[in-house]
Amino acid sequence: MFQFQRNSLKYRKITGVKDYKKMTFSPDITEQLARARADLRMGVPVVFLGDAPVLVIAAETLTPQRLSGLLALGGEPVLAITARRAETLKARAYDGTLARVLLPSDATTRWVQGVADPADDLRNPMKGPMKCARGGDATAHGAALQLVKSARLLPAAIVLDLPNAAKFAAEHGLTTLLLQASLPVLAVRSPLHPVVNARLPMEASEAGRLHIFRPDDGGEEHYAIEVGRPDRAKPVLARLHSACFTGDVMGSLKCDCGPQLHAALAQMGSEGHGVLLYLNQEGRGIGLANKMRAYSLQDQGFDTVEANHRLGFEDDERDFRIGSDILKSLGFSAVRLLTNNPRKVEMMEASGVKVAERVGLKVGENRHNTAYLATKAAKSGHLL
Ligand SMILES: Nc1nc2c(ncn2[C@@H]2O[C@H](COP(=O)(O)OP(=O)(O)OP(=O)(O)O)[C@@H](O)[C@H]2O)c(=O)[nH]1
Ligand SMILES: [Zn+2]
Repeated sequence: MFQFQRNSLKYRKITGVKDYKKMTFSPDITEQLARARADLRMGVPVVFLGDAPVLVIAAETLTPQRLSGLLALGGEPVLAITARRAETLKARAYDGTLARVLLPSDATTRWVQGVADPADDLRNPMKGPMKCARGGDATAHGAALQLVKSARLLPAAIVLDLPNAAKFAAEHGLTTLLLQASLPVLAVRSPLHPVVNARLPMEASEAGRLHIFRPDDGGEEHYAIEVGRPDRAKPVLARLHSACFTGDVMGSLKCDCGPQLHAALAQMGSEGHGVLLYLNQEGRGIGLANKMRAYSLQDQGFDTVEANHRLGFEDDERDFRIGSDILKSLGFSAVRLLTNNPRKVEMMEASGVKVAERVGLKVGENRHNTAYLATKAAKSGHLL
């Protein structure tokens, strides 16, 4: 029960409200964007308001009903895809990092999903020729792509200019977002807050403690497993481990994640202290569904990097600064980093955590992952 004086320091501290008279129950732009992600995942359109308002629908979750409704609105809907996906489709990315493919007037969900999803590229290579929009402002299209990506969907979204967007959104109960307010929020990572920590005796060390960190933007929580009580004044043995459900939990032989996770914990256990960050960046930041799409492409003969590109992603969509934020919040400023990935070292240093030493972590090679590890060395700069 709230017993604090309204506007008292304690009340404001607990609620985060700066001035209760200005307090509002309405969601702020970060919260609205989180709602928009949930809407897009379910196939519900969202609206960007601004000088040139648009309606946005994720390609992956598009239904035939919504597509025919959208085509009935008239105008010139486009399918925004990343330049990576456009490269495979031989579509022209006039806007630098993205292309705006014009939707044919008789477009079907199959057509839209065929452009967005490379699953059938080999069976059905001629998807074009595709006409792409040129000129005009593609800011909303870029924001739409960022939004569907952060919703862990395929990076493709239908965007339609909608002059009467505010009225349309109100009539249909759609989430509206101010484009100019959304851009800076989409461009930064949300701050992480410690939620709780508790003792966790583990096989690798009985002196374990699990810390939970939660972002403000409704995104994934991340974890830190502290082993022993590391001296904050010295570089701590640390591992930034990205979630791999298949490797960590199922013992998949397609990668080296499971053995790396267990070897890192074992080393921390034997040294008596360390910190393992378990970052929920499944599939190098594209989510498990998209990683499985990438696996399916790998079964068609593409390597791990090519598969990501064909899907429209960069090779690695992770932001390791999440790791440095957590380390700093736990009081660490220097690490002995267990990794073979020089990008992790660079990103740590760039975000203010000193890497006193890189400690190699080579375990778990087998006949199923030799080619995968070789590709990471050849194309992503991993050290052998
Ligand atoms: N997209 C994609 N992700 C993959 C694939 N195989 C493994 N992953 C993901 O790659 C990540 C592996 O992360 P890490 O082991 O932390 O990182 P790393 O870049 O290999 O670097 P180090 O292990 O520290 O040397 C996990 O998120 C896995 O889910 C793949 O074929 N495609
Ligand atoms: Zn893995």
